Amino acid sequence: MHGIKSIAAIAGLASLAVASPVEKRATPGSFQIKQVQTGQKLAVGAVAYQKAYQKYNKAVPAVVAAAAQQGAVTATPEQYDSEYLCPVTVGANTLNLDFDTGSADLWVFSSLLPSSEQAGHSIYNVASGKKITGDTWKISYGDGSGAAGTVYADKVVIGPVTATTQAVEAATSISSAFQQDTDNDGLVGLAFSTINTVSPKPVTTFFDTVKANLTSKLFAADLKKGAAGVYDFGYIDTTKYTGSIVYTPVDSSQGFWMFTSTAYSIGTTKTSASISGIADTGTSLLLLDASIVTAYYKKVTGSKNDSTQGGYTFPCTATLPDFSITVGGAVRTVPGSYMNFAPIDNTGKTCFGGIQSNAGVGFSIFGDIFLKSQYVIFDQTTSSPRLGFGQQ
Ligand SMILES: CNCc1ccc(Oc2cccnc2)o1
Repeated sequence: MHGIKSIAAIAGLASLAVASPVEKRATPGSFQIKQVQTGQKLAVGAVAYQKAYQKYNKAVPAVVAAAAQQGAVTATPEQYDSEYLCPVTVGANTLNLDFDTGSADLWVFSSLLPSSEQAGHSIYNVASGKKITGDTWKISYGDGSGAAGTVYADKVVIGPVTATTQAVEAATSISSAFQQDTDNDGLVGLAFSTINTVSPKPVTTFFDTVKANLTSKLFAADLKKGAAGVYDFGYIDTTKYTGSIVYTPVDSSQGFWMFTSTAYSIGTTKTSASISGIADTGTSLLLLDASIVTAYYKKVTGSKNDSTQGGYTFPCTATLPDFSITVGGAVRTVPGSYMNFAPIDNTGKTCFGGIQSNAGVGFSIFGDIFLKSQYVIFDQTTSSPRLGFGQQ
């Protein structure tokens, strides 16, 4: 768990590690999930049918298991919602991994690391995998953290969704930030496989590996403020949002879930502006153009852009305005109460803002501060990817 250290360091920026666009390669070997007819009702029935077998500890018939390829996995926040960790079975081990829609590598702490760097973590024992000779990987994230290693083919299970042969990137070296972050045993990249860092050829993300066998080719993030949420794979849980889902096209040319909003509101004051940004579950904060950030904190008494803290701070008792964007013609709102990210020290007097500048990034980053206010659907059901936002 994080102690109070530089909050800005915890908050992190989106992964800026991009590979040159290359043709996608199938993951090594094949996996045994059979194609099923799409159709929500079939899956709901199959899931109920599967549960009946599981209740009496009987083997689930393959066709039932395949039809049930959908389901939820719990996402538990670290302190201050700095990241969200989900249990994932990799080979014979279960690890707590950070699902990151801002990068495309599934990498894990492994038995190849020096034992001192394994301390405090669940690790993947590569003995269960098949080494992919010649493949290596190396990734660095916007917050300066990073990792590198080699690649194995092994089984990966997330909720009830199984990839029997997934490329698992086993770490042989990790940065100090990851060594210290003992809740985090690695990442599941859920951006587009074009930015996977495996060399000489990128491998597919977990989602790309399994999507053809999901009831619907999508996953959804239901992250929460200060509470465990879920990632749904293969279906939309219509109980997770109010009103309707609004969809917007995604430009995946940089490998991210990038979209454009046409206006923003601070409190009830609306301003037309074209904001291009990425939906990034691996970034804690909401990073926007400096002009918007300055305008936001003008409405916060006692706020200041404090270079010693790395960004805008304010009294922890401050009242914070709501922040909304207009996307797909609909307004989606982050309540002001979500905008207090964390105290800067143990006195709890001064707090670090959830909205900060995107200076140096080149686009905006709709990280957890924004995403936890929505049910977010990462949709590849058609050849044009899209994002869906349901207000919570
Ligand atoms: C807190 N630094 C270690 C760490 C945990 C998760 C990640 O990965 C990141 C960081 C920033 C943006 N996207 C993914 O780094």
